[in-house]
Amino acid sequence: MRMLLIHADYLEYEVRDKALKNPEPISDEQRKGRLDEVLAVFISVEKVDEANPEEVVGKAVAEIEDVAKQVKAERIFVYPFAHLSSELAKPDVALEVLKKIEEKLKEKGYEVKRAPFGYYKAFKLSCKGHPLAELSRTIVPEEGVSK
Ligand SMILES: Nc1ncnc2c1ncn2[C@@H]1O[C@H](CO)[C@@H](NC(=O)[C@@H](N)CO)[C@H]1O
Repeated sequence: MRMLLIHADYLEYEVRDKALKNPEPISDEQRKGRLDEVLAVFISVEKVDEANPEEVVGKAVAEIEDVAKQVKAERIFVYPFAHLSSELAKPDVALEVLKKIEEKLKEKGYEVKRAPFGYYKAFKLSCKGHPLAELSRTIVPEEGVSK
């Protein structure tokens, strides 16, 4: 899994066209979204993650929480982003992983939004520009560790 983490004044998106034949079903309300004072996390779920999705969810949540604490962000935007890797996981696995990350971050008390999966989206992002405002993380399941 590849993550790009941007500490931002805001992130807003608007759904445009389908980018998959069967994108995630969404309500009219989900066609637009915005969070202010947010840690935006752009995530590419990778093929290697299919070996142990639960493990990479746990590691991703730990990394995201670590950065959120460092930048003192209480809001997190989980953003599916297929452009950080050339070895993408299948969409059904990727969506489940992203939903689990959203769920676990909410359980930890963060205000979380997740951008819709399987669409082209217009977005605006205002990066804060401080030294920890732009970070990336790579997460892989342990080699050969049986579940
Ligand atoms: N392995 C994966 N990891 C993360 N996102 C993934 C994915 N496989 C499919 N998607 C979603 O489907 C759209 C088309 O690839 C993706 N759309 C995007 O990445 C938008 N920024 C438009 O390009 C994304 O919503």
